[in-house]
Amino acid sequence: MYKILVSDAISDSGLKALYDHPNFTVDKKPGLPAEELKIIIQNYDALIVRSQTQVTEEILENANKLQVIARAGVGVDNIDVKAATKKGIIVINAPGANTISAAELTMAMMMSLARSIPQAHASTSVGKWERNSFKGVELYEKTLGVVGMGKIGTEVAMRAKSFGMKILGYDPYLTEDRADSLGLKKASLDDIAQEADFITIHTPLIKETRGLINDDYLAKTKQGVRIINCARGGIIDEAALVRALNSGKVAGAALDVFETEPSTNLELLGHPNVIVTPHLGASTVEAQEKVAHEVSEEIIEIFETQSISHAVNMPQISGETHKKLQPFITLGEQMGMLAIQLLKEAPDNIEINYFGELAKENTDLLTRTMVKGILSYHLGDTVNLINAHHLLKDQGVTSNVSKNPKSKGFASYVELTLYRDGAKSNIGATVLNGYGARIVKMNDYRVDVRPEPYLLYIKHHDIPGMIGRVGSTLGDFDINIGTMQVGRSEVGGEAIMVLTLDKIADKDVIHALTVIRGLEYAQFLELPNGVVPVMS
Ligand SMILES: NC(=O)C1=CN([C@@H]2O[C@H](COP(=O)(O)OP(=O)(O)OC[C@H]3O[C@@H](n4cnc5c(N)ncnc54)[C@H](O)[C@@H]3O)[C@@H](O)[C@H]2O)C=CC1
Ligand SMILES: O=C(O)C(=O)COP(=O)(O)O
Repeated sequence: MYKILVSDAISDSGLKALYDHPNFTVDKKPGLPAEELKIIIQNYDALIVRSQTQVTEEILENANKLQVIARAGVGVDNIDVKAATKKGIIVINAPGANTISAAELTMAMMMSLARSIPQAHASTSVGKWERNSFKGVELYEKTLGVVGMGKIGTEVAMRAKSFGMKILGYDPYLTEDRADSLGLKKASLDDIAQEADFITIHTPLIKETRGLINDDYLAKTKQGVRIINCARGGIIDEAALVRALNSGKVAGAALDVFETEPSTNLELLGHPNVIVTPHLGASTVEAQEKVAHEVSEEIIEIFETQSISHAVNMPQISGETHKKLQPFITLGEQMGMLAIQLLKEAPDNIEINYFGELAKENTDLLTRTMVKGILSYHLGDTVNLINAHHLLKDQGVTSNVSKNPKSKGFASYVELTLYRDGAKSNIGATVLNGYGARIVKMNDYRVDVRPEPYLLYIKHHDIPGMIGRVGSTLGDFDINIGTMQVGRSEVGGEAIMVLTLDKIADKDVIHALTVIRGLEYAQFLELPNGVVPVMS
């Protein structure tokens, strides 16, 4: 008998499959205090949550029986996925099941904002008749900027079009073709700032999107812009938003999500030009039934047949092949992470070439680790080895994998190339017997670099004194160099330098480097799972 704990308010009819199943018992305890959850979690095989339960590393400490955490919804930012993975707990979610509800709430928010409906209701319902206080604006012929053109962003764009709005879409994965077929304009964040009358946010909350809408961005927006956030708190910097509302730069904001929930930021919540809801995007009868039904069915599948379709964190690894691929697995993800950082934008095509011994194996798992490394840059923790291919296709990225059992100088060698509108980046790598993983090619230059956490990539002219000038500039910032590699196309021509550093090189360091004579370009590259150098 498997014991399931439901720790948020989840639809009973959606959970019916679990209630009816002879092998499962379900305990529903919504609103459980963290200290209590931490203790009772040790009795359960699966946990079902919405956004309220914070599944922290501390909570998971005692979760020794727990096999599955099911998020009855999309965002998994309330779950410490890394801690769960570390404990071997599968995290699943229900992507798509609440898309329509979240898109419809966004439309309701946009219309309420345009016509001050909540404020007008509050006034009229206490007997006032303030017709002159609530003059609104039309949506018709206004420009809507949609930041994040995934499932919800796309549904919002489609609905807003039917109101006669002009749509600007921004998403690193939005192509011109897809934008054309949706009847909207592919735009940059800056285009949206300059042209949009309404801006709506539909990205996940990840490193790249935290504080995306901040003082600097709001300074660039149109006077009187209106902003809607039904995605995640923290994407908009709340303090910056209050400042922009007070100055009148932002005419109004409609918020369903907050930096901390429940929010106590009364300056924002009580602002006369702000309308708020308590994270209601997915709170409809239909969405709640669908998310609960999807996760219930999947939990049964996992326990009964070990098959997983929406895991956020579960690598599928098969015995014999896994042994042979094992030394390349972390390296593959690092190659993806480096290639996307070098390309600096989402690819529209990726190419992977395997040579030598590796080419004789089933390399699907390795291909997935590379794709995971690439996509996690924009999609965060939602990408895993299971959903990597699916997400790549979803984002419209084409891929080619080729295999050649002839060796290319190394027993096994793999090369990853990313393309986008004529631009490309590439990484070649191998595992040296006894020495471990090595990056041996970067953007077509031969190098020999250990994939450590902090790397510096420099393009320069092959002139005397360059190494010394780079070294002393880094020294000025108290940055120790681990290793330094130089690769050049021809003597006196274009060259690259790749350094491993003992700490982060921030933008001040990069700026100081780029003023060095003969240095064309410097970029700091980060590999969170890099090989940490042993310090003496
Ligand atoms: N308020 C609520 O109750 C609900 C909120 N949500 C939230 O809405 C958000 C979107 O959900 P879905 O559309 O289902 O996800 P999705 O994964 O289909 O779409 C997210 C999109 O954001 C894009 N993106 C990533 N980084 C970006 C950046 N820096 N700039 C622009 N775009 C970027 C991705 O490429 C992707 O296309 C999530 O944060 C989710 O948690 C979802 C359901 C209900
Ligand atoms: O699915 C999501 O990402 C949501 O934000 C919905 O949250 P909820 O399940 O309503 O707490």
